[in-house]
Amino acid sequence: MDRSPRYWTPWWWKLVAPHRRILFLGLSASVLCSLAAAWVPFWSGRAVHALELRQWHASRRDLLWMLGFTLFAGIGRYLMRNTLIGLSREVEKRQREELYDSLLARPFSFYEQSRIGDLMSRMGDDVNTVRMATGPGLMSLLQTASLLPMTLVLMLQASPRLALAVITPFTFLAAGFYLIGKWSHRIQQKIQVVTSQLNTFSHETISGEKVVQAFGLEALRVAEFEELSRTQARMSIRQTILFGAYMPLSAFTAGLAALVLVAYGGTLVLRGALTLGDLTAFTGYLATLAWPIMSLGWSANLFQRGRAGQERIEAVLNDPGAFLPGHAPLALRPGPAAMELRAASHRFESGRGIGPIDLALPPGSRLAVVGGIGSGKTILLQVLAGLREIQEGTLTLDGRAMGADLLREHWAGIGWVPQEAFLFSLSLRENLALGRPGATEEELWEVARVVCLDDLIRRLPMGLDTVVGERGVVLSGGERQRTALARALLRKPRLLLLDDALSAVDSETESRILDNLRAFLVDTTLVLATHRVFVAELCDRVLVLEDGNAVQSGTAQELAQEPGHFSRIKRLQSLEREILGEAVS
Ligand SMILES: Nc1ncnc2c1ncn2[C@@H]1O[C@H](COP(=O)(O)OP(=O)(O)OP(=O)(O)O)[C@@H](O)[C@H]1O
Repeated sequence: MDRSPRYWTPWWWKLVAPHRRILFLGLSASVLCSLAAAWVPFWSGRAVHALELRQWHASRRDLLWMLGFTLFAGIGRYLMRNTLIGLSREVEKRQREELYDSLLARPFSFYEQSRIGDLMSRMGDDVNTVRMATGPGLMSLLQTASLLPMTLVLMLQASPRLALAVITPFTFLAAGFYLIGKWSHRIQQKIQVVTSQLNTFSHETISGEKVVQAFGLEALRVAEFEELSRTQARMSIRQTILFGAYMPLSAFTAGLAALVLVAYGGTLVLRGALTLGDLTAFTGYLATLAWPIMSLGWSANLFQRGRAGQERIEAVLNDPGAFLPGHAPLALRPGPAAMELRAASHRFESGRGIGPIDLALPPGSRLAVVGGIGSGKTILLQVLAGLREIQEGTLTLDGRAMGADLLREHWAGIGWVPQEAFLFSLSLRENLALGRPGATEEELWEVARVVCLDDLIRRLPMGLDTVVGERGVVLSGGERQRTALARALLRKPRLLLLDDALSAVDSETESRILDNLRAFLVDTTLVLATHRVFVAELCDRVLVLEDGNAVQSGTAQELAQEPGHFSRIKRLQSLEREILGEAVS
């Protein structure tokens, strides 16, 4: 049993603790500011008392002290603002980086279960709520915490009876704040979930804007958006109503305290138990305390929001899913990769997927994977790419069992071109260079030639420096696919995985690219998934998948003689080519 003492620490402590030095400076500035501010009413009271006694000289001296303390309070406030707001910016930066690093360290499967809009909302809105809590919220809290005791001491020292009478209304206020804070935290959690749903919805609508317009779905999407928006507005209004109680409650309490001060304090003055100067000082103490106490409600609000935001950020950081292994210096093996799958399978809950499957890929071999729609080609390539873990069986790379320790090495040696080519909104040159930073101009043009993209690039006014827009929007589907292939080729990979990577390219260009590839890929093992028989014929071996199982395997010539999927689509595609040939001639 763990017998170590458990100390309660506020949720934000671990965020500000790494910046203890700045926090200490901020706290010192805050104490300096509060001490000085608390003494201002004291000197004003002394000045009034001196006037009461017609001691002009003493009154002037007290007023000078008052000015000095006011100046100190101003300087302290300036230093406090700069250090504590700076601290919250450090917290924000650190938290964004931590989230970003953690997201980049997550495997493929994590993103299949997450929504981009939601992740973006955690990186944006939630980090912002935490910044507001650890900046303005903490500043206000520290200021109140340092001002309150000093002012109380001065009040108690002037008149304990009046001090207790004036403070009593504030204890009711504290109880009110506690209750409001509790309710508002629950509402805030709901608001942040709805805000993230709104973000996800808008992200999907904007990304799929062409589909929305082409299908005339605008009205439907707007209606759904409005519904979410309405829910968010309803909760935010509820929250505003709750927070709206803070100010009137504080103002009422301050007013009540002022009433007690005038009624009871006035009586004490009339009875001669209190000087007019002390009463003036008490008025000043109340005024000094009023704003920090009223702002307690505001900072409580910021802390509630921040806590809800922090919970959502931690849900991502502490997601129990796996993390990818870290980067370490790699010694890449030379020569083409050898891979082997034995009784390997990866099946989803629905039963779809691949396996159990046996497959040997000797170094330098070329395998075509064919099969109908949904037969498991992509999953097989993802398993070979190390993007998906197998649930049963074994996968080896160069005779070594594939595991977390081999993943980075494997990835450094592969070129993977998925069905949907993804380009960054950079220039063509920068997109290609992602394959191998530091590639020479000649190397860039060589891969452009292999994928038959060199003519197009020469015709572009900005050539290789043409910016391709978000996800490569200024290029056609076929151009995007060829750029993605060129990027993979630039790595001179040990294993090249092409997942229907030229499906948007016409057959003639595809044949030319595959011819070029044959000469280019001397030290590479190739696996390509395709629907086209003539592409498969360029490989040494063909694997036919059906419902995730290997149903046929052999050379293209052998399979063409066997009854089955391959010979059937070969007949259809040959017929199609003949008809197209006749139509052209
Ligand atoms: N993330 C996933 N979750 C659940 N099922 C999936 C997932 N990805 C793929 N599947 C299912 O696994 C099966 C194989 O998918 P896969 O993408 O490998 O097919 P494919 O042979 O590449 O098809 P296509 O030729 O249409 O690209 C499909 O039935 C698909 O619905």
